[in-house]
Amino acid sequence: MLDANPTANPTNNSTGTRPAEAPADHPRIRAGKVGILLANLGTPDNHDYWSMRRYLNEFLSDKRVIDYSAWLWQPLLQLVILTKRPFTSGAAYRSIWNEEAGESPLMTITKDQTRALRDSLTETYGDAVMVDFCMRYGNPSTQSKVREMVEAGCTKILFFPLYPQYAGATSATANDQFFRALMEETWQPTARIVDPYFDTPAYIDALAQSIERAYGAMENRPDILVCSYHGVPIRYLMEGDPYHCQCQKTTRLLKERLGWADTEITTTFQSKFGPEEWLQPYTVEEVARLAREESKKKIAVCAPAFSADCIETLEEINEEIRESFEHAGGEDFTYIPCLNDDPAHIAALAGIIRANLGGWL
Ligand SMILES: C=CC1=C(C)c2cc3[nH]c(cc4nc(cc5[nH]c(cc1n2)c(C)c5CCC(=O)O)C(CCC(=O)O)=C4C)c(C)c3C=C
Ligand SMILES: [Fe+2]
Ligand SMILES: [Fe+2]
Repeated sequence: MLDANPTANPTNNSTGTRPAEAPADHPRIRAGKVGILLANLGTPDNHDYWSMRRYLNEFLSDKRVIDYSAWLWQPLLQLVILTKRPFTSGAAYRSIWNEEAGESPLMTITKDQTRALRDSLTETYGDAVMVDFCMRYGNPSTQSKVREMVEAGCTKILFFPLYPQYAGATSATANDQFFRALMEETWQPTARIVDPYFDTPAYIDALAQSIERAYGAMENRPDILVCSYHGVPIRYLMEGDPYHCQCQKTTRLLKERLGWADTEITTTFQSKFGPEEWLQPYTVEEVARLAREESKKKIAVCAPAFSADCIETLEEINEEIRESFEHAGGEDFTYIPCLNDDPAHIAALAGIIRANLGGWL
């Protein structure tokens, strides 16, 4: 009989036990730890052509992101898009790269968030929990991190995609990859997935506090706050993806929490890719339209769909979209950073994790 009680056995170690009466080569019985695996989108290992091409190829070959038939899409992707975009996107990454750490800001911030959550959760649960992160595309891969957790004795894994709003192109594909990783495991850990959290009061509160802080530091109050969300094709909404509704609701909850009028805040969508119509209004056009209005010369922009600053916020919003606003006659543009490792954000995420661990610890 196998002895699954790790504390009752002299051969106990941090990753598991071996029954006292079992032969020396008997597989270890796992320690019964709980793994908490944070997941974000992923980022290139470097900004050179081949690193960019590898990353974009994996990302843009994902059917959850671009759902065209592979027969039509792959020749276009391989022969046209992946010959040009690695150069343009590589240059954009170079402009925001964390040279000191040799990695992209998304990677640095995800590591910071993981450290802060590990500190918070091990304070409560000790070494009964293991906290780490993985990426959907590139490194560290979801599969490698699931493997590490299982090896370290995790019999349960809570998987947490760090996207406040659900989208097939983000949350669902992260979950798909997690389930693919579980398929590889002989002794599969029990798994839970954290829900989207756009309407969790602590998340809305953390967002509101970051905006109040930014507004408090400005000499003149902005005329309007633009909440710019990453876009998706409008067709995805028509096919049932709730992302658009969850973005609209995020802005509404934020407005209510701030106690603002409808005219002080608006929702837009950025990062359009390809010829299809995407969710609108497009941020880049909307900020130019606002700049042409006499009463909207001063704006602030925040990005509530991103749990961490990345190329889409630091380069696209703070460089391209700022330029569009200023070029159209706008006078004052403030980018309000993502929540990153802000203590209120970490406390909100830790609260969500604790609620999802119910009955496990
Ligand atoms: C082509 C289709 C794309 C869809 C649909 C899409 C949805 C989507 N993406 C995010 C979050 C992020 N996207 C990031 C980068 C990025 N996104 C696309 C394309 C689509 N995204 C591309 C091609 C890229 C790479 C950069 C570029 O070449 O423009 C990132 C940043 C990664 C980083 O390293 O900094 C994030 C985060 C969301 C939330 C979303 C839909 C809800
Ligand atoms: Fe994207
Ligand atoms: Fe972009």
